[in-house]
Amino acid sequence: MTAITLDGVATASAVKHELAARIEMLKTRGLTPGLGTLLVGDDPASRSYVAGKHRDCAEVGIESIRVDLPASATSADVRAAIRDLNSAAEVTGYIVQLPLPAGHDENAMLELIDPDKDADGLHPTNLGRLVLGIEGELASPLPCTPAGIVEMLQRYDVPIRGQHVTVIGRGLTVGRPLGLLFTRKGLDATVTLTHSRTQDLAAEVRRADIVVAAVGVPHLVKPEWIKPGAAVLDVGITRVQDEETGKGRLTGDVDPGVAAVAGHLSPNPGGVGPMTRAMLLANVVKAAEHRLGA
Ligand SMILES: Nc1nc(=O)c2c([nH]1)NC[C@@H]1CN(c3ccc(C(=O)N[C@@H](CCC(=O)O)C(=O)O)cc3)C=[N+]21
Repeated sequence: MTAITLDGVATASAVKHELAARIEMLKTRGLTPGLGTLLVGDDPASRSYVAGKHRDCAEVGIESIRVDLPASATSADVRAAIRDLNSAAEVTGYIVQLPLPAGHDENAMLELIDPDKDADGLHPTNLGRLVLGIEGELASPLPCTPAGIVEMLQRYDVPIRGQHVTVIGRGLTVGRPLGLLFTRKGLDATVTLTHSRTQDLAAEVRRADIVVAAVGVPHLVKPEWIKPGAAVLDVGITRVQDEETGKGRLTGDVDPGVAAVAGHLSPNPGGVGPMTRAMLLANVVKAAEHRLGA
């Protein structure tokens, strides 16, 4: 047996295709959605992620507005840039690229984002709405990686209701909000949220119908840990040096041997990453529709 690949590139492409039609509709109604990005410093990975977001915007017809500050920017500079993005009319949603360079208080900066323009769903008001389980008119933008994971499972008809999900990692952008999302009414999964102090990680993974690995430890998740047929989503990514070629390459949290045991497996790269970016676009479109009272 070999796992069905959860193809993030193809699935994100389908999502983007659907969004493009909604963006056309918004434009005919007089509103062009615009995504802003705020990048501080010159971390190469962050630069490349931000560049990807601008490419995605161009692909679907969203305007994009790029604000880059040097590594020497002070917290006052970052606050000023956030205030400008809050008031810029052409920016209907934006993100502050994380991590910020050392010395900046990330939570304090996230809190300054106008919750109605929070394309990442990481403002405390929006995280609070996720906890409250508010839907419909006041629904919050969902954090992009958790939303992308659920969207991908649904599009592949992987059952979620009543299933046991083990999430590895409790970070702000993936693990913690994902636990909240999966246990919401309507999704109704049972979640075990594990982290670096979890005593017997293998045992927690073994009981899972769905495993999400988001820690950034290369090949942490072993084939022996996986219940046969489980869906495994590989989210964490680490840049490692290839021993033979000396070149840098990307390695996920899941051991390749897992493909022989799992029912579904998202590759990394090519899995959840592209879905994360598609969900960012979806948040921008939803916020613009909301603004027009759609
Ligand atoms: N405010 C904020 N929001 C974020 O959503 C956010 C962030 N900060 N900081 C960093 C993480 C990371 N992240 C990724 C998104 C897409 C890929 C992605 O598309 N990756 C490609 C590979 C890209 C490559 O080659 O590097 C793939 O998985 O196939 C990766 C990583 C969003 N993040």
